[in-house]
Amino acid sequence: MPKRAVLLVNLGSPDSTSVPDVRRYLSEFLGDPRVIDKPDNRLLRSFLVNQIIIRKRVENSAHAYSTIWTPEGSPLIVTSRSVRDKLAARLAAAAEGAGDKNHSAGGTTSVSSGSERTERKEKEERTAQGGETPVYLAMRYGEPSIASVVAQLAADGVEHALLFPQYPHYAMSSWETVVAEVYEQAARLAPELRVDCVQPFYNDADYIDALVASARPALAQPHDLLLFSYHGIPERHLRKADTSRAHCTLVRGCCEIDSPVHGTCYKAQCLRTTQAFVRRAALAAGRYSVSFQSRLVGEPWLSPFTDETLARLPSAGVKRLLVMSPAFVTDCLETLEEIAIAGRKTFLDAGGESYYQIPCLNDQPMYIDFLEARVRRWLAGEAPSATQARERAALLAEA
Ligand SMILES: C=CC1=C(C)c2cc3[nH]c(cc4nc(cc5[nH]c(cc1n2)c(C)c5CCC(=O)O)C(CCC(=O)O)=C4C)c(C)c3C=C
Ligand SMILES: [Fe+2]
Ligand SMILES: [Fe+2]
Repeated sequence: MPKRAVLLVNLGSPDSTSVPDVRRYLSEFLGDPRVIDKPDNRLLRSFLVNQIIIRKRVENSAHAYSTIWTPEGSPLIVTSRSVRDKLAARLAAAAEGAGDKNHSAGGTTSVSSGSERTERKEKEERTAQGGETPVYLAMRYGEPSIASVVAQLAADGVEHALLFPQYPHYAMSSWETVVAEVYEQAARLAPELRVDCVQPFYNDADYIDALVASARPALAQPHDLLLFSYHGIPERHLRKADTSRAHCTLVRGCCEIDSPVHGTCYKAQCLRTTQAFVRRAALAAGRYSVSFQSRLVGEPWLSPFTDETLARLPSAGVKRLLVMSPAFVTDCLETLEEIAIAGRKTFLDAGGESYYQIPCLNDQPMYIDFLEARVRRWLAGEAPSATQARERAALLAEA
């Protein structure tokens, strides 16, 4: 049996909230041609990113990060590490035949003695790196970089890895850039490594179940509306990802019409997540709405915009609001600052009375359940897209 491992990849954060660290991070992030892809000329694009966009926003960004930073660092990274450790503990416990999810998930619900807890913690620290199916964590931007973690996989003798991008939806600027970078670095640093990849899971029944379970306590409270706020992207990116060049944004109501091109349509996938959630939670029509947060200027981005929606809802009679952001599996700057701080203020200043934000799935047991189930299926032989690193990198380079 080849040595197997799981590789979780999330977006990443700056090393600290200092302006130089935030500038370096934003330069790597926004310098990715799958994130900012215009103008075509590389030098002009670099000028736009570094001299215009970053220069204008770096102070504000650093301040925004300082409002959410924890003593352990960026929430996105701290939570991602916890997800890695909990998943590793589950897989190690399963391998030992322990089968007790609560215990192996880090004792979130079990009561145990101090020495048992210490023993378990030591075991979890080992299993994140050294269990039968170890779990690795990399960040697309910042640290730990994909290159360093792929090199570690090779050094540890891993022969077959499951890449699990921590994005439910396809976007060139999220899921695709992670996959491309992993295959590129694997081709360079670990050419014999076989890498399978989990596809966007926006519609996966277990993921929807996890989302609904996480929202149940909030849904049981009195409220007028549940707002699904997804991260925005430029509308142009929908057309760019549409291989037919004739559907996305070009056909009226394109996202409502089933089409094979929705395999790479971010907006259609966000709307499918919403529909599946609404069906599973039995939400009535008129009790939910969709909007898109975070945008840059210069071209049309997906709309309606979350900030404008929050300012408008109270005058439309929505006084008690629930908000959730299913495009993020991990709470991050975009949820902890933009939605929890700025969004709350916008809504309450406009006449709203109560505002409750449903946390992301984070390291909650239902999310670890979802990840574990997916990994177990792979370990049992399901290969979502079993492709050699070199072949896949060549395919992406051609695209
Ligand atoms: C959910 C997936 C994401 C997509 C799609 C996405 C597209 C996208 N983002 C920007 C610009 C910025 N995003 C920023 C933060 C940020 N974005 C995501 C996720 C997606 N982005 C996350 C998880 C985060 C938070 C990271 C963290 O450390 O907590 C930022 C930085 C913050 C700021 O300065 O406001 C920018 C800038 C573009 C241009 C884009 C698609 C083209
Ligand atoms: Fe973003
Ligand atoms: Fe579409």
